[in-house]
Amino acid sequence: MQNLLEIRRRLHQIPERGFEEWKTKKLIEETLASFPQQHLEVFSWRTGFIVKIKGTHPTKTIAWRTDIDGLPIEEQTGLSYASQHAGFMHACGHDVHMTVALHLVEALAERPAKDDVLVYFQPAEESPGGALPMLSWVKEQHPELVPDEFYALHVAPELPVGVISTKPGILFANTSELYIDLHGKEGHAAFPHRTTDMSVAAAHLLIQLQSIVSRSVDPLQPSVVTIGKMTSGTVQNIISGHARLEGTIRTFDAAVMTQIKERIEAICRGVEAAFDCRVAIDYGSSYHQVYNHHELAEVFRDFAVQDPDVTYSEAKEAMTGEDFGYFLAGIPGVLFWAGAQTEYGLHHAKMAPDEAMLPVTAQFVERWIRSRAE
Ligand SMILES: CC(=O)N[C@@H](CCC[C@H](N)C(=O)O)C(=O)O
Repeated sequence: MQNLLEIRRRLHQIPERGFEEWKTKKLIEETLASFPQQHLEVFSWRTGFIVKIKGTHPTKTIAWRTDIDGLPIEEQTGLSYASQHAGFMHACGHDVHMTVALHLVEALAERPAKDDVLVYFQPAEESPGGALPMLSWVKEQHPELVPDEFYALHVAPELPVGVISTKPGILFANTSELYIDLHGKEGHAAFPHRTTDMSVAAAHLLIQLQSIVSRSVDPLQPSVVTIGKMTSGTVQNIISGHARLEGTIRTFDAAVMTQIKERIEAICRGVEAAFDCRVAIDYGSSYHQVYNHHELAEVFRDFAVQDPDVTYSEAKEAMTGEDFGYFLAGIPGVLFWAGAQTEYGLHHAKMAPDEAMLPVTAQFVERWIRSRAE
């Protein structure tokens, strides 16, 4: 393989939307083709695939997962190797995740472990979620590719390079996307009485949604309702007949997710009555919480604490979402953070992981997976 830096930069330049990662898939395939092939077997699924690296004397199967999609964000890092896809960026570190996964495949292709290792290249983590359909396909078509243990990492901008961080039990939240369309009656700006203004209705709805976490949910239950995008209207002198709110809901408790959705529906019915309009709710895709296996997370912690090249730090739960949670719902394993030391957080247009994390993290992952597959 070219060095880690080079492959990561090439991946960084071609971020693609979930389930449209064709260039990414081609580049990964080309890279895989440069590895020794003797122990490799590749199973293709949509824009992703699973690489099996056959072990020398397998008795179990250990899996590693990387996500491969980018985000609809216009990159503002100013890097020489910035995204070449206008409006798309690897702002969640999936280029780093893929590079680490490729290093793992290469290392095992050259010197296989005792057990079989699977590396999942999973599409569409950001949206609409590739883990659940990929897992269904595996269970139906290739049950032999359901591993005994499953691991993955996520870059952590706020942690220094070399820091590895996780915890047993819940790590990331349950999520549900949220799309709300408000349909009213468009008309001339000078004749508001002949219209039903969806900008005003959407503004009221946005404020009322903020009362759910602050006034309906038990304050001891962590939850988030975020509207990240709000659009309405066409031009300055036409009253808007359509507005749209796009957001996400996060909870640790599945019952709280249900409660929040019930409140959203009630508030929307109220807005319909108050503003004489029709409000349609779509929950898009939802992700299962990331729940680390207690025993394996402790084994992982002991391993990382004793590894001289990394520093272990116990994580706190976060309201982040990750569809890796679907894999961990049925297969024991661990998701952990890997320090990327950058000023800007995940999903920021200037998020630029310190590339010094690449060798440190890739080699740590190789050591960890070998330790589980020996
Ligand atoms: C690690 C990370 O940032 N993950 C995303 C997952 C998105 C889930 C879904 N599309 C949603 O918005 O609910 C995150 O935003 O936490």
